[in-house]
Amino acid sequence: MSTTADHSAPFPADEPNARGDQPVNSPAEPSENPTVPALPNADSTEFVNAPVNADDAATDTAHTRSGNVVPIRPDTARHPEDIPAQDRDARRGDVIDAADDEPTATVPTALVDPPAVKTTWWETAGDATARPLVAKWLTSAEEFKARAKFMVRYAAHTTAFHALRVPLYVPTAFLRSFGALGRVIARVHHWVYDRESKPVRMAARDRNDHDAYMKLREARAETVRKRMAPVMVGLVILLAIAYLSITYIAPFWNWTILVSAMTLVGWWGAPADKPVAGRAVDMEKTPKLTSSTVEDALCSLGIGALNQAYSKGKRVTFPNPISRDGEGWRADVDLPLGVTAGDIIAKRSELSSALRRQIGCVWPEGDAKVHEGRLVLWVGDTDMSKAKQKSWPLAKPGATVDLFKPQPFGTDQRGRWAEVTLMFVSMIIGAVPRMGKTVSLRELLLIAALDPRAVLYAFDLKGTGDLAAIAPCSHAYGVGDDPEDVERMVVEMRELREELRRRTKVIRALPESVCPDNKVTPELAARKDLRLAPIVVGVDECQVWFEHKEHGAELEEICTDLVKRGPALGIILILATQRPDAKSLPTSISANAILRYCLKVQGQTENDMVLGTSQYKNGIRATMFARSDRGIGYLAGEGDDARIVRSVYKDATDAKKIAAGARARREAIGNITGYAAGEAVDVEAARLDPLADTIAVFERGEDKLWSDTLVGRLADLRPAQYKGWTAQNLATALKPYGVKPKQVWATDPETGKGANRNGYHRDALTDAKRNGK
Ligand SMILES: Nc1ncnc2c1ncn2[C@@H]1O[C@H](COP(=O)(O)OP(=O)(O)OP(=O)(O)O)[C@@H](O)[C@H]1O
Repeated sequence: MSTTADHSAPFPADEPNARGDQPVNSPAEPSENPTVPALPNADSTEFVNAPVNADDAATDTAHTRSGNVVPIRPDTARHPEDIPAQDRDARRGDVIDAADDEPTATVPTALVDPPAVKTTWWETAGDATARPLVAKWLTSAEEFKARAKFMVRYAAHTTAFHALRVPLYVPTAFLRSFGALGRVIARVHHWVYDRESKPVRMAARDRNDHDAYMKLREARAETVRKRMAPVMVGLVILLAIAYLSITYIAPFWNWTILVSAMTLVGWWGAPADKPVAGRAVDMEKTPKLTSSTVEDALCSLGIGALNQAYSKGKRVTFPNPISRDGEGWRADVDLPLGVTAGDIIAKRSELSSALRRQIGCVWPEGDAKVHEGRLVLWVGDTDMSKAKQKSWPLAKPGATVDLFKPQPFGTDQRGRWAEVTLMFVSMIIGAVPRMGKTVSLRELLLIAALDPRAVLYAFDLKGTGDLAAIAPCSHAYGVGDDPEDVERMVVEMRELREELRRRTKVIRALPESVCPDNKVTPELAARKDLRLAPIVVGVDECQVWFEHKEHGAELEEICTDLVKRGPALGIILILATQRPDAKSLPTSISANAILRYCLKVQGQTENDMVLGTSQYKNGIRATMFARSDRGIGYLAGEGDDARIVRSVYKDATDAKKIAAGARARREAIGNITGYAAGEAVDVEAARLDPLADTIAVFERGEDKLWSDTLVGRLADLRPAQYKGWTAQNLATALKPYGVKPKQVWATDPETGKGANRNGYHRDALTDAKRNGK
């Protein structure tokens, strides 16, 4: 078969066809060439089963129409009808006459779409997700308790409110009963005398329609007769009751009954807009979230791909019904093709405006586990940052913590507790300034302080004393970024590294039956002889450390070691920074952190730096938080998915109270050490380098010296530090470097006699220095 391109028909190249495809002949239109047969149906297996040819790309030919070159890409078409007619013919091996009469190659092409296979009911049902049998709040003890508590509080308040007003309600209702009674009598009167039909009768009279008028009168007289009977019976019964009451019941009870009856009439008969009892609670019901509200809101965001899809009739779909979820509504939305959840998340404030809710109520999230276009929109009844948070269980007097178990850290949008397990993790907290990093870090240190075994290191490099509340429980506490402050912290961190090394040896030495996983267990932490209690190190504004000219590299090295090896050995490092970039938070540290808490950040880089690689792409975007979302961030690393969590805000006063309780419990078990016990860090001693100094006092040509000679020379070198040192002091000072005194032959300068005494070989000392022991 062959088809000839139409040279005569004017067909501008840039005019799209109905589907917006390139301007080509509509496949539905019959070709002008009578030899062209009707096109096969889109579902035809003739296309589907066409042979695959490696030269398919050759069909991507440009055909000239009216002087314009029209690019055609049949190889990218998804459906047969998307392919221009001439290409379909080409696929079947037909020759297309090019506009310039050049011969066109016959190029058979295969379609890529598989044949449409109808899924069976069974397959569809097999893929279905079962909806919960019972409502979520019935299966969650926490939610059930919250609802039950609310109901009890509501009932108690309502009862008290109305009980207080009873003395007002009774006379009001009684007085209003006369009006109510009058209204009842008027209604009965209207009913009995058929007032309803009066306009019709009057109209018949005005029209002088005698027949109709007379018929209507008769009908009305009949109705009145019928209706009068029960009323009369009722009246007689009422009179009989009144008579019997007056005759047989004491006047007091008669009056009581009458007043009560009148009060009830007044109560029930009060106009709807003016009830006797006022409202006990004012409930502002937030409007329901409906599919049309969501659709309208999404379409108003100005997202090109979304609006384009709508203009083509492709809309968002809702895979699950919009339902109540906690204190808000949840809508699962499948966005049109090409639109990602991230596009919506980036426009959270516009979305909140479109939904007519406060920004703190609107929480769009992605669900990358389904696909990039799945949006989970949760719209709360109240602003998360302003909603009253449940009281923190750990703030209760007497609360204790086991760091091996999950502890409440914050609440999610639905008001449920989000927990963190601090044992075996290291953590980073990042955000722009004033978003709640320090408050969160202080909370985590409070949690650690409430475990009486835990040893705390709290370093506040901002220098404002935000962590002062923790100091009474801290083994090490540092505040400020002055050189001497940082130097003291370095000494303490070196000490910690030594502790890390000691712990590795302890764990290594333990038999498999006691320590099968080569990590600290609750049983091992409880053993005093092993000294493996959890150590929690909190550093606020850690960038000050890592950017420090003198000590930055060393601190980075220690922290990297702690982040990598610390968790298994019971050392937990928590770093908070307001500048999460590679310089402020080295990648060797950030990449190895397990728990991550990211409050508002400015961009994708900071987001992924704190939350982990690709999180921004996966729709976990802390960039969406508003400035007002203080203390609200994404918590990742606890559980499978990152969650939006609002930390617990305890101001300095509350934090001090909690820490005082924690200290009392520490005192009870005798775990007050270091700073908390009033011990000072000996920075001067730490500054000493006895190895270097010992090497320095060897004179040219001397390769071995007695210890006594060495301590004498050391005292001359630094009297403040070495005066009074004995050979034993020197041996102790050099022991950590792995150098031990040996018998060396030397001559006494005073007597000139040679002898073998304890001393050191220069080579042994320089070797130890070189090996950095
Ligand atoms: N969980 C929270 N709930 C409510 N408000 C909070 C919460 N956390 C922090 N805030 C508010 O945010 C303020 C700033 O908190 P914080 O000092 O922790 O911020 P920061 O990020 O550490 O600031 P900086 O970068 O200056 O150190 C607090 O004073 C408090 O008012």
